[in-house]
Amino acid sequence: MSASIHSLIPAQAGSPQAVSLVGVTRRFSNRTVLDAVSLDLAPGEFVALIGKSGSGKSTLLRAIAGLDDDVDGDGVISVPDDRSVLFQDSRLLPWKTVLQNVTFGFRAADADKRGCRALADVGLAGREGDWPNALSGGEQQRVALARSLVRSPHLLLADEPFGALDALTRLKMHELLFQLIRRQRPTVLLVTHDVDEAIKLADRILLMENGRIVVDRAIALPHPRARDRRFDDLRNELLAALGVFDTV
Ligand SMILES: Nc1ncnc2c1ncn2[C@@H]1O[C@H](COP(=O)(O)OP(=O)(O)OP(=O)(O)O)[C@@H](O)[C@H]1O
Repeated sequence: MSASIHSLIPAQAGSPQAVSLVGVTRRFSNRTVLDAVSLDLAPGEFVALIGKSGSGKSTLLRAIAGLDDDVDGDGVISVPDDRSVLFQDSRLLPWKTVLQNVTFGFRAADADKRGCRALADVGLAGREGDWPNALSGGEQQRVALARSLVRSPHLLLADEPFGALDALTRLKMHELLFQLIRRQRPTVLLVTHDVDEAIKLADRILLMENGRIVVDRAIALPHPRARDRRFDDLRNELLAALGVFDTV
């Protein structure tokens, strides 16, 4: 059976869950990439999804985003209509200015004003009229972040959004993302390879293996999270679950 739109239903108004998945399975040819995943995300929860390469993280995110028409699938996914997706590459339209990229398809009467405010929030005030190719990689990713947040979505899906950035820019982007989502409080699902990034930011960490969620761990550490003993214990626990310490 093909993944059809009826498997993706709007979240019920007033539902205690922002996102709900029941028995979500996805197959490429005959290979099962998501194996009957069931999962609930609470409104405003920041959830990081980690796992080895090929474990199914992006497939899960794409299923929740409603972007997986080309795979076979079953199950029911309930999501808010107003969701934004942030990818590793900024996917800006090169023939539109920075501001036009942020407000593209945004029909609010005050779209330009909100676009300018979103750009100021990501530190790009004054760059509204620039073309994307005049911006650095980090700046382009900040425009993409502004575009994701300008509509104040209830759900932000982010797939390795800072994976292509250098370490310093990446750290700054973590801070920025964290500040902005604290203000807007969307539910966030962040796919990352970086265990430190996950522990630093998330309320909850999911670890995928072979298309299943095998660890679901609440992170109760206070913010801002420093590399203390509790951080390191958790880090070691997750790295062990990822098999990083296994001999090869
Ligand atoms: N379009 C496709 N056609 C066939 N197989 C695919 C396709 N997209 C993904 N897959 C397969 O599905 C499996 C899971 O891929 P997915 O991208 O979800 O993994 P991931 O955990 O996000 O990996 P990574 O961390 O490397 O991005 C992989 O084995 C991949 O080869």
